[in-house]
Amino acid sequence: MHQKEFRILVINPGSTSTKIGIFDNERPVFEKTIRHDTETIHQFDSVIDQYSFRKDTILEALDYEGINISKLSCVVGRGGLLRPIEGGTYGVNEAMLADLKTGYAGEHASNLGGILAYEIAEGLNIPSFIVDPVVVDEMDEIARISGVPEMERKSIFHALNQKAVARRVSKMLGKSYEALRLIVVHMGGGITVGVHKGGRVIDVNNGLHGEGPFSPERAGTVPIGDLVSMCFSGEYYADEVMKKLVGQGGLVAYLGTNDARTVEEMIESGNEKAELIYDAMAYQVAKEIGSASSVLYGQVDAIILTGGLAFGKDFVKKITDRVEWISDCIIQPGENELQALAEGGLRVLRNEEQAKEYPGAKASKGLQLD
Ligand SMILES: Nc1ncnc2c1ncn2[C@@H]1O[C@H](COP(=O)(O)OP(=O)(O)OP(=O)(O)O)[C@@H](O)[C@H]1O
Ligand SMILES: CCCC(=O)O
Repeated sequence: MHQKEFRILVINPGSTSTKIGIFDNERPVFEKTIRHDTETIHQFDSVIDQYSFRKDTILEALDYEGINISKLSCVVGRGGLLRPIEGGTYGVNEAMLADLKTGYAGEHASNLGGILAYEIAEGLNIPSFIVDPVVVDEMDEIARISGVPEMERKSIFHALNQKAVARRVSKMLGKSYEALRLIVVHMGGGITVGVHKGGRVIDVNNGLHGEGPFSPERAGTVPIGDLVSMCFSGEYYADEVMKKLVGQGGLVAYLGTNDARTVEEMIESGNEKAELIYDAMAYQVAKEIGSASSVLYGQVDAIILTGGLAFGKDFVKKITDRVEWISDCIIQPGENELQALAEGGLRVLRNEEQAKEYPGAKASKGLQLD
C-alpha cells in the first residue's frame, strides 16, 4: 500500500547556528545551517531574546528556497533544559513553553527549539513537537547518588544523537534497541558517555555542568577541593569560574582552540604539549567507558563512538586501543540530529507512537513572545 506522505520542518538551534531541514517522510529534501556571527548573537542579553531574530531567519531561508510552509504536517524542534523527562517525542504544551521561556534548568540554545516549533506550527494550525531533549532522564536510582545528599547527580547529555545512533546501530546488528546493552560516547564540544540498557540510558555523565572527561571546551570532572578553593579565593566571580568549566575549559584552556583539527596540526608540527593534552582527552574518555562498562557488569554488546571528534582517526584509535577488550567498537562519526528530529515527529504522525505530555506546572496564560 502506498504510504501517506508527511512534510516536516525541523529546527535545531545551536549556540552559533540554527540548523533547519524539510523532510518528506524520512527523506531530507532541504537542509541548511544558518550561521550567526558572534557579534549578532552577543547583541542579545539572553537566549530567549534571540527568539524573533531566529524565527525571522528561518522563515526567510524557507522563503528564499521557495518552500511553501502551508504544506507542512508538523514542526519539530530540539528540546532544551526542561524538567527531567524520559526519552521520546513530546507535544509542545503551555507548561513546556513556560519552562523553556524562563530557562527552568538554565540557558541553552536548544531552549528555543520548542518555542520556535510551536510558534510556527500554531500559525498553520498543525502540531509541534520536541524529541529527546538534553534533559532526558532515565537514570537508575543508584546512579543518582553523588556522595553529598544535597547534590543529586543529573542526566544532561546528547540524548537526541545518542538515542538515534543507538537505534541505528541496533538495526545494523539485527536486534532491537531494547534488547541490547550499549555504551554510546558522543564526542563534540561536550563529551557524554551513556550506558544504554533495555532501551533506557541508565547512567550518563552530566556533560554540561562538570562531570566526565574534559572536552574541546569543557573541563569535565576536576579536583573538587581545588575547585572549592578557587571559588573562595576572592579572585573570581561565580560566572568566571563557570566559564572555566563550560566554554573555556578543556582544549580551549590548555591549547587556545576548541577545534580538534587544529590540535592535530599542532601535533604534526611537533608541539609536545598539544600531544599530551590530546592524549589525555582520549585517556579520560577511555576511563569513562571503562567505568560505564562496570555498570553493565562487563556485558557490553557494543561501544559506539559518535560526534565530530569521531571523525579524527588518530583520536579514535587512542580510545579504542584502551577499550576494545571490553567490546566491539563501532564508529559513527558526526551527528544526525535533524534526521532524528524528523523521525521522532514521523513516528507520532504515523501513530507508531503516541506523543508524550510534558508534565511541568501549567502556565497561567498564553505566552507573549513577539
Ligand atoms: N574531521 C575531523 N577530525 C577531527 N576532529 C573533527 C573533525 N571534524 C570535526 N571535528 C571536531 O569535532 C568537534 C566538534 O564536534 P561537533 O560538531 O559534534 O560538536 P558540536 O555540535 O559543536 O557540539 P555538541 O556535539 O557537544 O553539541 C570539534 O573539536 C571539531 O574540531
Ligand atoms: C551535554 C548537553 C548537550 C551539550 O553539549 O550542550
